[in-house]
Amino acid sequence: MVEIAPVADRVTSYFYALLFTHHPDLRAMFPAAMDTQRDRLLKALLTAAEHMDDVPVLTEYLRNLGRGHRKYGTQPAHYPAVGEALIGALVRYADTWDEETEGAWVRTYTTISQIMIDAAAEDEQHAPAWWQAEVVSHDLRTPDIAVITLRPDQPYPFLAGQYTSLETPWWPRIWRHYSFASAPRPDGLLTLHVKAVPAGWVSNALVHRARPGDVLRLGPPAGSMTVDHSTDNGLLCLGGGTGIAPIKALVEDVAEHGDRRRVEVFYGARSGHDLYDIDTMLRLQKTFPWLAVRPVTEDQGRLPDAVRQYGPWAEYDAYLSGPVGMVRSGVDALKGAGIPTDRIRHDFLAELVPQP
Ligand SMILES: NC(=O)C1=CN([C@@H]2O[C@H](COP(=O)(O)OP(=O)(O)OC[C@H]3O[C@@H](n4cnc5c(N)ncnc54)[C@H](O)[C@@H]3O)[C@@H](O)[C@H]2O)C=CC1
Repeated sequence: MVEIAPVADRVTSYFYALLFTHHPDLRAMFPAAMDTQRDRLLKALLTAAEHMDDVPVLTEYLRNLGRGHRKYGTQPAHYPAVGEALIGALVRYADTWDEETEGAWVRTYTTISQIMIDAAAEDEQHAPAWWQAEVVSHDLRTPDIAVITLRPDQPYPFLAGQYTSLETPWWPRIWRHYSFASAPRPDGLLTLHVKAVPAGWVSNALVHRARPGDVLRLGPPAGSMTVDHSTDNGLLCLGGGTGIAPIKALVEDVAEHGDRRRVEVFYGARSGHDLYDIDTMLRLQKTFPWLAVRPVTEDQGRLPDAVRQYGPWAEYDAYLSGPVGMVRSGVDALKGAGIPTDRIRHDFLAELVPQP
């Protein structure tokens, strides 16, 4: 991977050229515009490579990826086609390539694809490949942030803190990730917070175009930023911007569990105006004596710095959600505050980078 990184763009372009030349029938499974798709393959490979030494994490990531591929209509027979194109692209761009290298890539790819195929087959026994979900309300909280409530066509089981993948009717086959902003509700409705990012096709459509009655498609739930109910530790939660959405879901989850664990939420935004969900969070704080909510705007400093001013945090489990830079510096700050890495939860950064 290290050797490939500098020429990654060319490798992925050539990979798709090989794939679509040899298997033209697969082209229809991908978006019309392939620019961000190219990045996604690379990010998946980089995420897998990053966790090569952590077998449980890597396996769970690949199982999720396999389940998630059901919504694209991926079949087991597609995996060898992708593997051949991948090896073809690597052969062309790798500086050094011999039989041994090829053998290692083939073995790795075979293992990866088998985990994905098995997870998809198992998932097929009890879950649909995708859900349809109707927009039932659309609340524009700022000029670029909407709170959207959806009614899935069949029960959608998930855990507080998880996210979904979503496709709009306006950009077919372009899927983006959004976290659920509530714990599972008795009425089965789902809520998302969406910020229209510059040149973000899906996010702009959701914020500026979607209306009640529109029907979206959802992939399966994913993500490991869920509450560990096996401990009494307090929860230290950092939510930046729309990253407050899954944090709100975690608070609801703790409330439903009746644990009465201490929950400290730091809610960061650029300015007071951007704290679009502060009323809800303060209402929750009023209701639950174990909850403290601290808004942090940039004129007061950035989230990780604010967290350092409080504490001690060593007895807390930490949950982070928000921009990649915030999560990265937040993790460093929390490790510095004495929280061990295995008690710091956030989702795979590569998956959550906003994409146009
Ligand atoms: N589960 C997750 O991790 C979720 C992640 N997100 C992501 O959260 C982001 C939200 O974006 P916006 O609302 O535009 O956030 P934003 O850019 O307005 O920033 C929100 C907060 O993060 C802080 N921040 C930003 N960059 C930082 C850095 N490098 N170091 C320290 N603090 C930093 C800001 O000071 C602010 O307090 C999106 O990228 C979205 O994809 C959203 C929902 C869930």
